[in-house]
Amino acid sequence: MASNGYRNGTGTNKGAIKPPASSNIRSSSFKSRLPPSSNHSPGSALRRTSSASFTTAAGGDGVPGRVRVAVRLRPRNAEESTADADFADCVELQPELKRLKLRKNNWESETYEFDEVLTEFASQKRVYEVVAKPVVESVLDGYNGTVMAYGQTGTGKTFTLGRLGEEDTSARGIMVRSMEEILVNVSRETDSISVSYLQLYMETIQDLLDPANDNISIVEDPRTGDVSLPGATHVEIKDEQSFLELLRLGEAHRIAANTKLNTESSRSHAILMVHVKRSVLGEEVAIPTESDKSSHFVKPPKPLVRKSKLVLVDLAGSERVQKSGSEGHMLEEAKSINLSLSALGKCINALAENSAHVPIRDSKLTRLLRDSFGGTARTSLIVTIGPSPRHRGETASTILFGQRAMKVENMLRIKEEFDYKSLARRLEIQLDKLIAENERQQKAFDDEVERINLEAQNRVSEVERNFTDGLEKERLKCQMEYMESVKKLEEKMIENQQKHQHDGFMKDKCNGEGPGFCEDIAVIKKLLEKETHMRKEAEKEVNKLKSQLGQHMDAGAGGDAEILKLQIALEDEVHQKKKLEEEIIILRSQMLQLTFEADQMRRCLARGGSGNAYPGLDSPMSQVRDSLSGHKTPVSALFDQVGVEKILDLLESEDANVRIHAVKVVANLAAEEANQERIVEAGGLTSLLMLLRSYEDETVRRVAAGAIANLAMNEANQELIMVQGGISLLSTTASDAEDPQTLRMVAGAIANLCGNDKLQATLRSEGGIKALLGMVRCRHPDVLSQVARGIANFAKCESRASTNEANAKDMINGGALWELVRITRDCSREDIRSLARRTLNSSLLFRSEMRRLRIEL
Ligand SMILES: Nc1ncnc2c1ncn2[C@@H]1O[C@H](COP(=O)(O)OP(=O)(O)OP(=O)(O)O)[C@@H](O)[C@H]1O
Repeated sequence: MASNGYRNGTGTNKGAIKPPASSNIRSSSFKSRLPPSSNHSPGSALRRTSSASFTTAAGGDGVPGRVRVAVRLRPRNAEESTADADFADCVELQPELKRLKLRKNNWESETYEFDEVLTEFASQKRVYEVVAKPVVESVLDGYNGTVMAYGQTGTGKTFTLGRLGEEDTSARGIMVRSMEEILVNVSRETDSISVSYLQLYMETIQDLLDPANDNISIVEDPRTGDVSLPGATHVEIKDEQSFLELLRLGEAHRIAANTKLNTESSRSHAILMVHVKRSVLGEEVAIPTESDKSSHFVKPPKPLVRKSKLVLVDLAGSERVQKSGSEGHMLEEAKSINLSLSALGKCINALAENSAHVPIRDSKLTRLLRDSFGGTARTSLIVTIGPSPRHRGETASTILFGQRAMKVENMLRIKEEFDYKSLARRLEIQLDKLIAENERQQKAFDDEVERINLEAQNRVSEVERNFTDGLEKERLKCQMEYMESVKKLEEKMIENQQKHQHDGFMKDKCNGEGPGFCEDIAVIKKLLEKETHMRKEAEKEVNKLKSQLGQHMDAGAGGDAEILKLQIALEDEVHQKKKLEEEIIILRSQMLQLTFEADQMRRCLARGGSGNAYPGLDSPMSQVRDSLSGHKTPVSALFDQVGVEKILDLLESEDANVRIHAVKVVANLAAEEANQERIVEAGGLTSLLMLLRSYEDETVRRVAAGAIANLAMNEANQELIMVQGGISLLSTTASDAEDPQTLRMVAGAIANLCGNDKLQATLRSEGGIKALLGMVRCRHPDVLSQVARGIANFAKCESRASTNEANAKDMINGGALWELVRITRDCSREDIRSLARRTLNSSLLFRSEMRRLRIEL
C-alpha cells in the first residue's frame, strides 16, 4: 500500500521524528489558513466563479489546501484495563508538539507529526473545534467540506462523529455540533439546509432515510466534477431537533439493515451529506463615468447563491486492512476486507505520491469522496487509535494512513451561481411594493378628484342658489315697479278724467291741441282698462283656485278616495239616466206606434181596406191627406216630444229590441210626407240604407225597406237613394229575401223609383228592373201588385220618352212582358190586373210582341 518512503518510523533510531514527505506539514497548523472568503471581504484572495462556470477539480484558480489530519487516542476500556494491565500503551502522545510516539517495544519508538494530536482526555468540544469547525466554516462560506473518521473498530469513530449527546450535551459528536453551527449561521428566510444519510456496503449505496431505496447510483458532472446522488432522500432541516430525529432514524435503519445482512456495523460506511444553499450579495462594482473620472457609478450588487456540501463520513473499521496489509498481501487484502477502504488507501497513496493515475473509479467510496481528496473540498481526517499494545499493528497502519493523507493537496474553490430565484423573489417583493405604492397613489388621486368634484358641485349649487335668489329679487322688483307704474297711470287717468269732466277748458284744450292727443289718451285708457280688467280677472281666478285648493287640502288624504267614489257613483247615475231616457223613448215610441197602428186600422176598417200598417205603399198620398186635414197624427207628435235625432240614434242601439222598435217608428214617421225632409236631413235615409246592408234581422230589414219605400215616394229622396247606392242595395235584398212582406216593401220602393225619368238608366244598369221582375217568383198578390205598379211606372216613363223603344225591348228580353201577362191573368186583385193590362197596351212594342206571340188579353 505505501512505499517505504512513507513508512516513517521503519528506521531504528529511537525517538527519531518521521515527518511526512511534504515540507509544509511541519509548519502547517490544523486551523484554516484560508483568508476569510465571505462577501464582506472584497480583497479576498479567493477567485470565485459564477454558476455558468463551476470550477472543476482539474483546472481554474483556487486556494491550495492540504488535507488536515488529527489523531485521537481512545482511553483504555474495561477490557484493556484488565488485559493490558501489565503493559504500557502502544502510543505516547505529545499534544503540545503535535507528535505521537508509537512504541515498537520498550526501547524503540517511532514519532509522527500530525496536524493535531488529541489525547484520551480531549473533550468532544475540543475535537470538534480543531477538526471540524474550520471545515464547517468553509462550508458556510460556500466551499465543499469533508470530515472523515478512519480507524480500527472500536477506537471511537462513531463516538467522535455520531454521538447524539441526548443525555449529556457535552458528549455530542461532530455531526450534531456541525449542524448546530450551520443552523446558527444561516438565514431562515434566504438559506436552506437539506440532509441525506446513506450507507455504503459492498459497493451498494443504501438510503438510511428510506432503506428500501438500496441501489442509489452516483452521478458525476463531467464538466464540473461535481458528485451527486439524485436518488437519495433529501430532508430539509429547520432545527436541531429535526436533525437529531433524522440521525436517530438513520441509525435505526442502519442497525436493522446490517442485522438483515448478517454483518457488523463496522463493515459499512455511514455518509451524512449536508447541503447548504445560501443567498449572498455579490460585490458592488464601481464604474468610472466618462465626464468625471473622479466620480463613480456604483452598480448594485448581484444576488448570488452559494451551494456547498459538508460530507461527514464514518468509515468502516480498518483493522482488516491493517491485518492484510501487515502481512503484505495486497490482493488478499482486497478480497477479504472492504474493497472501498482499500481503494481509498490506493487513491490517497497515488495522490500523496503525485502519481499520474489516481484510481478513483475503483470503488464507489472513492467516487463519492473524489472531491474530498485531490478535489475542491476542504478535508479533515481524524484517525482514531486505541492504546492497546495488542493492536499495535492496526494502530500503526492507521497512523500511516493518516500520514499519507496529510500529503494530499486539494484546491479549494468556492461555488457561486447567480441566484435567479432570489433575484426573482426580490423583484417580486419590489414589484409588490411598487404596486402597493401605485395603488396608494391611485387611491389618493381618486380621493382628490372626488374632493374636487364635491367642492365644484357645492360651488355650482351655491352659484345656482345665488342666481335664483337674485332672479327672484329682480322679479319682485320688476313687479313692484310695474304695479307702481300702473298705479301712477291709473291715478293719472283718474286725474285726467276728472279734469276732462269738470273742466270744459280741458276739452277745448284737447280740441285745440288736436285729435292725436285725445286718441293717445283714449288708447292708453283702453289699455289700462283692459289691463286692470285682466288683472282683476286673474286675481279672481287665483283666489278661486286658492280656495279650491284649500278645500282640497282640508279634505285631507281621504278626500281623494271620496271624490273617486263620488265620481264613480256619478258615472253610474249618468249611465242609469241614459238608459232610463232610452227606455222612456222606446216606451213612448211603442205607445205612439200602437196608437198610430190602431188609428190606421180603424181608418182602414172604416174604408173597408186590409188594415195595412204601411199605408204609403198602397196609397202614398193618404198620409199627406191626413196631415193636410189639419189633424196631427200621433207619430208626428213624436217629433215634438222626442226629436228625430234621438229616434235615429236608437237605430244604432246595442239592444236589438230597441233597434226594431226604433226602425218601426222611423218607418211610420217616414210615411208622413211632412216628416220626410226632417228624417233625411237628420241622416235617417243613410241609417235606413245601412240597416238594409247589414242584413242582421229580417224584421229590421223588412221595416227598413218599408221606410225607404215611403221616403221613395218623394222625388228629391229618390235621387238621394240612388246617390247613396240604394238601387243596388234594394236589388240585392230583392234577390236574397224570401219573406213576401220584405219583398213587397222592396218592390214598392223600386216601383216608386221607376216613376222617376232620371233614374231610368241607373235602374237598368244597377239591376233594379231585373230585380223587380225577379220578385214575381214570389206569386204573392201584394208583391205582384208592386211589381206591376213598378213596370207600369217604368213603362209610363218610357212612353213619355217614347224615343227610346230599346228600353221596352230590354224589358221584353228581361221577361217583363210575360210577367205582366201573368199578372193580368193570375192576380187576384182586379186593380192590379187592370194596371198590368193598361201597361201592356200602352207600349207599341209590347202590343206587337203580343201579336207575334198570339197573346190575347
Ligand atoms: N474518546 C473516547 N472516550 C471515551 N470512550 C470512548 C472514546 N472513544 C470511544 N469510546 C468508547 O469506545 C467504544 C467504541 O467506540 P465506537 O463505537 O465509537 O468505535 P468505532 O470506531 O466507531 O467502532 P466500529 O468501527 O465498530 O463502529 C464505545 O463504547 C465508545 O463509547
